[in-house]
Amino acid sequence: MASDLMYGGGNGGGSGSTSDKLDLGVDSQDETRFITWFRKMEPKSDDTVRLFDRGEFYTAHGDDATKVAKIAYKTLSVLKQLGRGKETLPSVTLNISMARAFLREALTAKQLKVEIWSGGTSKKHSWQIEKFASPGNLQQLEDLLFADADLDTSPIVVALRTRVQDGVKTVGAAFADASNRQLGVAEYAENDLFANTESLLIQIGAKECLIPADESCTDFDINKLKTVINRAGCVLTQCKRSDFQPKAIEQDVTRLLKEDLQSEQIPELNLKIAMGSMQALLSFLSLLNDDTNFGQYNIYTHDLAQFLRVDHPALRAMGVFNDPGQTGASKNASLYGLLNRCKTPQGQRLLAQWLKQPLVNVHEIQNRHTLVETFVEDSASRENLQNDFLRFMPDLQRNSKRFQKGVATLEDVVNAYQAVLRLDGLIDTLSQVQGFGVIEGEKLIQSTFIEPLQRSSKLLAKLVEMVETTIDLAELDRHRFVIKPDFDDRLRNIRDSIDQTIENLHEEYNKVKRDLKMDEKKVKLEDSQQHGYCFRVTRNDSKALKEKSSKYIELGTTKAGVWFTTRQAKDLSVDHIDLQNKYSTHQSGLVKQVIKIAAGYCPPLEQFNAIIANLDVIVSFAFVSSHAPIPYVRPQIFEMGKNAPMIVKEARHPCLEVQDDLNFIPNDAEMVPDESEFLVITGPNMGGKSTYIRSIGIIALMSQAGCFVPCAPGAKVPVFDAILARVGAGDNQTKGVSTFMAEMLETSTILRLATRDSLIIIDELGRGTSTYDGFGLAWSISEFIASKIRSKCLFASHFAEIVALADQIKHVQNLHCKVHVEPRHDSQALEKESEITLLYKVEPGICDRSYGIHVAELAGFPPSVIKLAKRKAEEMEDVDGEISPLLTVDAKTTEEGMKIIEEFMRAFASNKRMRSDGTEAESLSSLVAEYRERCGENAFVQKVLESL
Ligand SMILES: Nc1ncnc2c1ncn2[C@@H]1O[C@H](COP(=O)(O)OP(=O)(O)OP(=O)(O)O)[C@@H](O)[C@H]1O
Repeated sequence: MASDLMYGGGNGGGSGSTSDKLDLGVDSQDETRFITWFRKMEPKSDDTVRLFDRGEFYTAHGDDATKVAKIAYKTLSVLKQLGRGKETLPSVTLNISMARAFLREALTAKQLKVEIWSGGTSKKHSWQIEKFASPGNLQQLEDLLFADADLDTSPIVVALRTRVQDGVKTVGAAFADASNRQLGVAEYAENDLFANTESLLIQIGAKECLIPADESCTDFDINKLKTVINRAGCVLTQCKRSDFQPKAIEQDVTRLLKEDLQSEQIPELNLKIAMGSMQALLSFLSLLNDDTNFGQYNIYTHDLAQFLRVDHPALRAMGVFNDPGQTGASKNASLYGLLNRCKTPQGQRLLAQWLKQPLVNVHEIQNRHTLVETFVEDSASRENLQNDFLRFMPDLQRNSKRFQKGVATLEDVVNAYQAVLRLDGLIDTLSQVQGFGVIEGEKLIQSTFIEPLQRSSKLLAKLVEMVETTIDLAELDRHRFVIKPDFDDRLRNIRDSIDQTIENLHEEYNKVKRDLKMDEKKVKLEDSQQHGYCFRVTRNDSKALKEKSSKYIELGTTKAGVWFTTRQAKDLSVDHIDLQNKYSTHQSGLVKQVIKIAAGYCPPLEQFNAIIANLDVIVSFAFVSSHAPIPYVRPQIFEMGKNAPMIVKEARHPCLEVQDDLNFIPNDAEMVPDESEFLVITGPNMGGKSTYIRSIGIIALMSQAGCFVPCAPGAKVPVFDAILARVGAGDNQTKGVSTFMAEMLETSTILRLATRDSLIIIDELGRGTSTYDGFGLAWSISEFIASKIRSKCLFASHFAEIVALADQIKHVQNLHCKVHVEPRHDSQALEKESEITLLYKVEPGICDRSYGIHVAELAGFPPSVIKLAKRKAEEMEDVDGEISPLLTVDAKTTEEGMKIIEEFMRAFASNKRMRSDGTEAESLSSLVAEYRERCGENAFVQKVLESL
């Protein structure tokens, strides 16, 4: 009911029926008081949700109630009204487990911030913010969030500060992964498009970004920075500028670090701009307010150049991760989902990191390939490892966090112990892995896994000993974590009494069986959580109890049956509970000691955990590579800077080929320097152009992440320094100057970043604007890349005219998506109508344009696709009908025009709008006017500038 969502008064009172009313157990005056107080609360940002902690449950009110209902319950029907008459407030309640589910989804998928208010009641409005969490700062809610589930990625928050000195722009970044206790810093020169910052945000997988609230330096366009932050899917949080002033930062960082170092031994402290960001970060995360953080952190400098640079459009085009907030997508919809056959949460986190940070060092990549190959060959060991070891490994990182926070229990100690117990078996299994001819395979298994595990085993042997002498392992079967009775005389006595009580209970049980004439299958003795030790029969058999009602006391009935006891058993059960409690109280001092000793083993446990994570991802790569519809292959890779070719035969899109309803057609790609380094792919709509170019990008990324790749044996893949993409505006984008300029600007980022070692993916450039301008843009960009930058480039376009580029530049090759055309002969066919089948085969040469015009109309696609095809067809006709002036100009004019446009693009893209004489243009129009004048009669430039 929509009216139920309105505030009281809006629907004429509308408190709805009694079932729609939220009952907080207070009188109406108190309800009204709460509503009045709530409405006067400080305003908050739209992306913040306020929850009220009411002890057993939480509530949310007003607009937040709607948000919470949608996220937690996926329906608005759960909304209730608080108050009566005009003064009503839409509200929703969450029990503890729903609140947990809500918080996880709100903070991780929906990128919301949450405030938890507590300390008040509906009577007394002494509510205070008790906890606050945002996507990059989950610390205060960690216990609630992770009580029963793991998070597959770490919440990472980054603070950014900019500085311009002598015309050089520098960004200082500091970031923290509080769950892994890592601090990172980076300081780098930046261009005005914040391209390096974008790479950093992607590589570290930042979830939240802090910037100074009033960063309004004229040389830096803060809006561009905000766009980049937004594009990378980060939540933006603005902090006070003063937060970014380094105060006692050296001392603060030194206190947090694990190693006892002098400040001069920490090179990161010399990055002065980054240290300003670090100051803001530490105060945002309140790391120094919690002394359990001291001596727990590592710090490192993140070097952007160590990893493949993947820009955000490329990440999206290749579908590496699902978009934040995208729920319900199938597991295989993203590359991460497809490759994630990890058995441990630590493995899953590492996989996400590897996909964000593909390697560029050829030896490191080769090592990963060799390990994967070894596990592809030895499938038996792989299965053993997954099923007998990895599956049982707890997340020791989280475990050790609990130790560090002082909330660990004996259960955590036992968890760590049980993981360590598997260590020797794990080493044995790894020692039996067969290389089956994989050169260096066994050797690498030895150095990457076995030797480090042996070191862990040695370091952790004493932990095993300690647990075995102190913890009562026999009690684990009953899920009890207690200290061994032999450890202490008093404990021994209590334990003897417990054993005696249990023996007496069994005697009583035997009596009950005899009395009821039932065997142990029919009547059971159980230790129930609710009733303590008692008996149970099925509901059918419970008649027997009624007949002897004087002897038996019924405790309750559930689906499982009827619980009952006798006077004697009841007393024994009470004794048993008392004795257990005594045991717990008496052992508590010892428990503390055991936990304290176990906490000392956190560093080797964390090292062990890291080896497990590494093994888990490698084995997962091997599993996916072997189980793909056609097994993946190990690519031959080439060092960067060697101008090596990329040759892949029968390449597939890994996520599409596993779709049930799709018969994937593999395709070849040959990008050979000086011959075919630039591939132009034309073809009808829906013909498979995008899929083709994205598959090639994904193959390059998978290879550099260390995985095998979906193509035929013999694949040659160079190591790229970057995968950059420009993917055309969606069809629902409004056409116009802004889109055109946005395309120009984004594309100019690529032009500036790309090197000869980069892979560029361009899909439907110029789609967001009219045909003429779009084509002009597509042409100038491709010409620039092919002749100047010389990156490897895959360029898919619906502009058939673009194929002429191959006539001008010898290493540009044309490919097209093939279709099969069959004239229609049935009676309803109009003249010249034909049946078109899309073959998804990419072949050398040019596409016959006439296919493109008919394809979507004739191929029986859904109406939406037909509409799209019609629009495209009209665009094509436009080009034919009016004859684009861009095509009538001679080559020289085009060439000159290109140069001017290219210059214009650069001038425009640079924030200063520099004129050719070095002065700054006052506005875009004055810049355009200047270029118009400069180009004289050049029809190409006139046409492009006309659109502005
Ligand atoms: N190699 C292939 N094998 C099988 N099906 C394919 C193949 N390539 C593409 N398809 C199917 O065709 C659909 C459209 O492909 P794609 O988006 O790559 O076409 P396109 O030529 O880029 O289209 P448009 O020009 O309209 O953007 C895909 O979603 C997929 O279902």
